[in-house]
Amino acid sequence: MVYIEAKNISFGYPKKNKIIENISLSILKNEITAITGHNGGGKTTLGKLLAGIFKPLGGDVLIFGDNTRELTLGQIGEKIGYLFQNPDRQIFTSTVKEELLFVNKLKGKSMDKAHRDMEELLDFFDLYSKKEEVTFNLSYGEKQRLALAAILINRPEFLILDEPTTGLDKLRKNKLSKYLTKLMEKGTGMIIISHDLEFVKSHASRIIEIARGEIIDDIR
Ligand SMILES: Nc1ncnc2c1ncn2[C@@H]1O[C@H](COP(=O)(O)OP(=O)(O)OP(=O)(O)O)[C@@H](O)[C@H]1O
Repeated sequence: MVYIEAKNISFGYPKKNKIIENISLSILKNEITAITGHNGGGKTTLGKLLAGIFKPLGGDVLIFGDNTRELTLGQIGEKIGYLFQNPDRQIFTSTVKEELLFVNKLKGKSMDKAHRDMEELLDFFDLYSKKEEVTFNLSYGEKQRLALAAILINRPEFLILDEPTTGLDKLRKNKLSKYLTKLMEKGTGMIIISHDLEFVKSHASRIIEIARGEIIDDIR
């Protein structure tokens, strides 16, 4: 099933040349797609376009048939969870517990439901012992797990993870692998943006390489 479709998209930041040039791409939900390539090649920019966070200057991106130009960020967040390169950018509250409660609170869900979701995610990501911890004091790996857990409150069908292994040692990478595998088994679709070829190869069945804003390789 095609989940994200890019049709001839191009993009550039203000006062810069084109960063993405005429890319067309169909991303399936039932396989893990990796986007790799050298620094500055346009991976993150492409990821944000595919997630609907950026709108293309030319062409269209469809998320499960809906054009991202017509979707609000709130509507996109219900479908796609995006893990930014730096987890600090997406942790909003002061404690682990609050971080996992606030989305449901914002959405007007009952406290009972909010607590059930929180408990499930604390358990899934081995964060139970950190429940009352101040987010500022978490390790990088814990912050990343918390950011991922908070994204999952919306129960997105698809995840885009930008450099999820940066700053993780071997043990933490293995842990992250374990959580991603569990999510894959639950049917969550995924794009992993990463230079970490070893990690990518152990998860992805399709590897797309980007250089200077173009696809230079796409292998299964
Ligand atoms: N907000 C921005 N404003 C202006 N230029 C930007 C912005 N973000 C990225 N760029 C430029 O766009 C190009 C592509 O950047 P992008 O982050 O998409 O590449 P990348 O392949 O993800 O790189 P990395 O592996 O270093 O994260 C780079 O030349 C970068 O300097």
